[in-house]
Amino acid sequence: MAKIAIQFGGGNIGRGFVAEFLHEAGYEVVFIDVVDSVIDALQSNSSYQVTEVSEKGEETKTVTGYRAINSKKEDAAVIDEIAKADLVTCAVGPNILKFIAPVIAKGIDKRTVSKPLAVIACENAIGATDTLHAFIKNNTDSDRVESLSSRAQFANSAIDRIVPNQPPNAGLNVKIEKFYEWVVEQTPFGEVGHPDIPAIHWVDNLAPYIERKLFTVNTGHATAAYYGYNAGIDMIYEVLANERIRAIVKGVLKQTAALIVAKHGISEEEQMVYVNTIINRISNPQLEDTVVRVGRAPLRKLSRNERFIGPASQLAERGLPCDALLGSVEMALLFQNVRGDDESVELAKILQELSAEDATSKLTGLEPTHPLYPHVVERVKKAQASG
Ligand SMILES: NC(=O)c1ccc[n+]([C@@H]2O[C@H](COP(=O)([O-])OP(=O)(O)OC[C@H]3O[C@@H](n4cnc5c(N)ncnc54)[C@H](O)[C@@H]3O)[C@@H](O)[C@H]2O)c1
Ligand SMILES: O=P(O)(O)OC[C@@H](O)[C@@H](O)[C@H](O)[C@H](O)CO
Repeated sequence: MAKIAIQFGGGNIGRGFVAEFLHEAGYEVVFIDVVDSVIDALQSNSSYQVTEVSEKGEETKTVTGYRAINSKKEDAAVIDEIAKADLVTCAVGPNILKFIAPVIAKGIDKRTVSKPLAVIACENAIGATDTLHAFIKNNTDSDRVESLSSRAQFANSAIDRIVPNQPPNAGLNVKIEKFYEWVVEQTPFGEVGHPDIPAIHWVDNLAPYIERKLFTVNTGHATAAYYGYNAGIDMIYEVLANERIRAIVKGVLKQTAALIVAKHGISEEEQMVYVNTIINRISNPQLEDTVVRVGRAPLRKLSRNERFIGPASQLAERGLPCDALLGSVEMALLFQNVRGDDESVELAKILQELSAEDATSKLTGLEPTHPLYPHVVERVKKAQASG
């Protein structure tokens, strides 16, 4: 009997990364989404194609053998699937974890199989599975919380592959970069052992991997997106072709590299090779990624543990330079009222209605006593003055 994986999110990463590798590992994937058009397309097409792009050309793989359920309309069916499944993964965005937790909690609670369910959140966030786990606990009856660990095991992950928004006529097909990295904690699985998924690199300590990824790939990407947006450039590869902004991105990544090297014992040489690889990846014109996608959700990106304030606060605590990162923060603050991005509208409102000090606290969660705080207040004042 095929192993069953329940994948929340039939979007770019759900189809173009997670499902591709789960299918290759022999899982039957059950997609869960809330958007009718996504579910209808998955239910009426028995396969879709993932085209991997690299400098060597393109390679197309076909994903088959999946099912799809709309959790907005059929949550009882989702609960039944989770009760029997081997694995739950998700790629819905960190802010959506609280919405998928209730149905997962009910499915876990209904389990009678002896093997615990493996749960791996595949989001760009530090400790995303821990966050989901906490929401699941909150949605579990108090007398069942203690035994939850016998029914499900939770492992954090770091996930890296650039999947741009796909053209409207692409249907379910996804065009992505060939490069990928999927790193998952193995310790939570204990004696049961981790799921058998060859694409995953299993590690005991995820912190160096997720911080290196978020504070290099995503810090660099977001820096390019916000500088590019404010310079009137649409595509990420065009931003990186601009010598001035490319130098800025490199300068920012030099600062986050200092933190990664100091904190995780990665050598400077190794980190700089990594940085150069990332700059080449995000410069790839074949990916046709937009500044609006990469800059999406600025409130999340400006938050305390995220790609700018996360490294800048730690650098400031160590007395190391973080001025280049503050430049990225200033550019992010100007990503306002972007069509289709609710957080960019909320950002504009916050900057208009609050004092610079209150806006800094609300946006970044920094304590006024933190060494980074006055520097962010300065940037907030500048953004307010130009707004
Ligand atoms: N695209 C990338 O390059 C990339 C790479 C690595 C990690 N990620 C991360 O992966 C996650 C997903 O990103 P994406 O680019 O695939 O976004 P996406 O918008 O393409 O996909 C998200 C999907 O989640 C669905 N969804 C929303 N609410 C839901 C709910 N309550 N239940 C079930 N499904 C729901 C949406 O309908 C959509 O289909 C994010 O955390 C992102 O940071 C993205
Ligand atoms: O997905 P976000 O909004 O956290 O960040 C946007 C991009 O930087 C991101 O999706 C990258 O493409 C991805 O993290 C590459 O692995």
